[in-house]
Amino acid sequence: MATRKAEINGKRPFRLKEYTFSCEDVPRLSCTDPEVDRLISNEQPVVITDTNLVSSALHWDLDYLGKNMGDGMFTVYSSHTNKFKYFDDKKGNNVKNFREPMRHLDMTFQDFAKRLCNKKPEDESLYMQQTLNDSVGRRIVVDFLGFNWNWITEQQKKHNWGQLTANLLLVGTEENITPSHYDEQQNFFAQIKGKKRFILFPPSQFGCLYPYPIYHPHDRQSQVDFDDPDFEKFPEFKKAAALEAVVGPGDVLYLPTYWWHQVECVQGTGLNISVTFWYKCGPTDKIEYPLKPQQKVAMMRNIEKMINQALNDPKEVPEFMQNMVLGRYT
Ligand SMILES: O=C(O)C(=O)C[C@H](CCCc1ccccc1)C(=O)O
Ligand SMILES: [Zn+2]
Repeated sequence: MATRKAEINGKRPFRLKEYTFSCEDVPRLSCTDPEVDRLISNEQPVVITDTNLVSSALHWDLDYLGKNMGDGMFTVYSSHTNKFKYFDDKKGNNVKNFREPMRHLDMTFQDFAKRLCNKKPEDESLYMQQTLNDSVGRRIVVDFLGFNWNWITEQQKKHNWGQLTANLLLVGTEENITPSHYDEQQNFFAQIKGKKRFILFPPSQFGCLYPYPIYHPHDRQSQVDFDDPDFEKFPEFKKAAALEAVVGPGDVLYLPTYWWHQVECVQGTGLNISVTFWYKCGPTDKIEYPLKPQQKVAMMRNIEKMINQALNDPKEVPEFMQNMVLGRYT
């Protein structure tokens, strides 16, 4: 596998996987730079430094979390590969012989920490992905309250976002990869330990990334395997051009809604801990033309949902969609 040396501010070099598409860097700016507001207003990704958003958690490690996360059960995914391809199990029976690409386990944080420490190279990879809730111990609550809520709430208001919906705690090991997908919320992604590389594509490249059908368990995920792209089946993927961001402890990536992203725990940077801050999008007060790519993706999703409801049978959807476009719009 081809890799290339990379580094942040001249720090210890680490290796990044190389892909078939080009990668330009996402801007990396201090939160005091007015350019940050402009980029967020324009729904462009930016790595923001010096926010102190999660400074109160930069001491988190496996031992501290093991001692303070309480004895609640947490969601952990286990995968035979290093890829953790999200699936919506409520849609599992829409697709015949769908096989779940990873197992959903529930365990205490102590169990998770023990498995990570005793993990041998041939063992399955593990990835904890758990919404922070009130089951955690007191010290974690104190750290959580210590997040820079002033700064992030100011952003939420300034950009007219909706409510905070979730803080997802992500704890994984290097090489864990979340394959390319998009979410429908605004996201301030805070890195606490280790480094993560984001490969981003704007919503305007929807046509290059071939998401699964909306009724598929992998809705919102790209069908293209970045490690071995099938250019016969997905010819437009040749035109995909990515942005790239590597975030380390204390960095915050603004990840705009509908932007495609693949997330890789960077090899050689050890245990990886992140916290997401997902916000509902703001209301669209009045429609302006030309429509934004995000709005077109939202429109396509609404039309797909309507067709699925009206046909009331996933097996009828492909023919219906083809009858609509083949030889008429193609
Ligand atoms: O913050 C984001 O949006 C990411 O994709 C971060 C990603 C894990 C996300 C897991 C997930 C994927 C799809 C739906 C709900 C949850 C990582 O860091 O590996
Ligand atoms: Zn995501």
